Amino acid sequence: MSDHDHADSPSPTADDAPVASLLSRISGLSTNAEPASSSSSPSDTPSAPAVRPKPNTSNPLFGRALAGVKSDRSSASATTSSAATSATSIAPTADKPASVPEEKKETATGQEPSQSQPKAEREASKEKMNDNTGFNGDDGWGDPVQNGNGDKVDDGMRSDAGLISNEFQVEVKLADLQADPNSALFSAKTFEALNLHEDLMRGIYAVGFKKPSKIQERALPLLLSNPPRNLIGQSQSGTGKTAAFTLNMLSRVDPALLAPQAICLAPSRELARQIQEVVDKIGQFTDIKTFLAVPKSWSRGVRIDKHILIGTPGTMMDMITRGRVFDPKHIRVFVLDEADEMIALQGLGDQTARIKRLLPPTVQNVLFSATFPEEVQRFAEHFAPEANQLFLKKEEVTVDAIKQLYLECDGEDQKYDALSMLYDCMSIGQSIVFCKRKDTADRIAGRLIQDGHSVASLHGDKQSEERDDILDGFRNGKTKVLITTNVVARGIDIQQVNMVVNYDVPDLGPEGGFRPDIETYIHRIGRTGRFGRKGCSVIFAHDQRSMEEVHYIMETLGKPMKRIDAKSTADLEQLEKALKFALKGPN
Ligand SMILES: Nc1ncnc2c1ncn2[C@@H]1O[C@H](COP(=O)(O)OP(=O)(O)OP(=O)(O)O)[C@@H](O)[C@H]1O
Repeated sequence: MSDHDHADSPSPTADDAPVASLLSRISGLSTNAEPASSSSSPSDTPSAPAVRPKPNTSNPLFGRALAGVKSDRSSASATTSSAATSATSIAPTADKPASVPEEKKETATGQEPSQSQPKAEREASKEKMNDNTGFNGDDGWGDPVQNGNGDKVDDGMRSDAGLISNEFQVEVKLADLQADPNSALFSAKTFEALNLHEDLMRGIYAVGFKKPSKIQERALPLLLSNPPRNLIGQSQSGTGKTAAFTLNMLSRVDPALLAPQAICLAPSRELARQIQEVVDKIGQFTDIKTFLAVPKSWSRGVRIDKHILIGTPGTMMDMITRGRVFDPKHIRVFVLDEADEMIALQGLGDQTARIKRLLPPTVQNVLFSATFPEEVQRFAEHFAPEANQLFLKKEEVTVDAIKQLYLECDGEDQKYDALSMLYDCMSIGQSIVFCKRKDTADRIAGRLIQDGHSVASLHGDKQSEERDDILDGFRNGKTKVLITTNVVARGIDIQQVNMVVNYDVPDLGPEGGFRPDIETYIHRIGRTGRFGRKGCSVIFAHDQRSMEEVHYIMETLGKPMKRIDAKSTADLEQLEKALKFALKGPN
């Protein structure tokens, strides 16, 4: 693990040897770079690698160049692991999807016949949106940016960027996006067409969802059909994967049976808490109860009879094996959120595999993430055999609404000065600053506070209750800027976050030769730009090595980043102007 300070830090055991060896084969394989020099060190400011990592752009990192559902399996092969679960064992709520909409054959591009608004109407609605702001269209960027190859390209920052300054505009923008077949939020269907139980429909209306997103529309019929089939689903950050697997768990649980029937694992305490909240909200009109399985949440001898358990793998394992506080024999659904991390990392992957072996063989395995490096995909197929698969094409992985910038500064000290200068921008809305190390997070948070700024720091060395309070304070807007490590890099959904700062370039740690960690970068920047909202990300480059790493990220993702020179007042002013445009509008 590079800097993953998870709530649980499980360790491999002898009976997991085959899994461990598989895992060690795939660890650190998320980039196809050449091995870095062995002289790399895990310091805060590592020295430049002797061999610069070379991206292999011909080899897709995030999935086969194959979007859409693999629905071409024979019906014989469909009678696999999960098929043995009889239809009658599924709760009444799960019987509802009996007439799920027929699986659609999808094209290689994953596009479907458009039922979108006519173009003219869409243009008109965009125009209306801009009219609302009275903005003249100057977003602060006058010039094109360079991509990783040094080519000049349009950064898209001066375009028809929809401004999101109030709920009405969000609604307008969302309606527009959900009608656009190229958007990850596109939907040709309605929740009503998915034949969900009426109690769940009430939950969906209560949380304010009007139409399913693309991943929900595609995954839900596959997840809900009987006999249950495994599913591996990839879609961009902030596109509604949580609701997809939540609706499946809630549909498959029998409220009358007072025993755990679904398990959902996540890599951090923070994400597990958030998922529980979503399940509770969507399931509020059902009799289904949830339990949060994180350290100290359970006691030996106190049986757990809640229907859905959401937690981190170490605790879940302890609850089953050491505490014996529930019997896993009734588990029907096993969900892994951030699945690539849950199965690929030595510690978490090991624990996850051990838990899986304790579950009935008929369990439906559901794996979701925004990233699935190719090697992890292969392991995912082993983990969830005969699964329906939804993968993104490489160029679809990042969210276009997140404008990516890099800020060039001179050395470590200037990084802090630049961050301090950015504070006004960061507090326009809310921001998350990601550091590599916990002590860096504490140090810069301390300095910013001393300099009169209001920030909080969060990482895995803090006590659980303190972690909860800090994130709650940030979630409800009490704190505007959160300085943190990778502990909240994945999954955390706070819609008001409109800026992410990568104070340090994420790296793969010693196992990965300290090469840039592309997946973590994608997840970090994905904390902004949630479900159609606009966002900005800034990554700091302060020396030759970090500069090369930033270019490597650009090349690998095929997405340009706008360069900002920390020494140039004009650049910083432009940055502020652009952020205000993108984040708030001109006022
Ligand atoms: N159908 C919908 N209509 C409107 N909003 C939705 C819908 N589905 C999900 N959302 C909202 O979108 C936001 C992002 O959803 P979610 O957290 O599930 O994203 P995700 O795909 O899991 O992202 P990540 O990869 O970062 O974990 C949430 O605030 C959620 O409430």
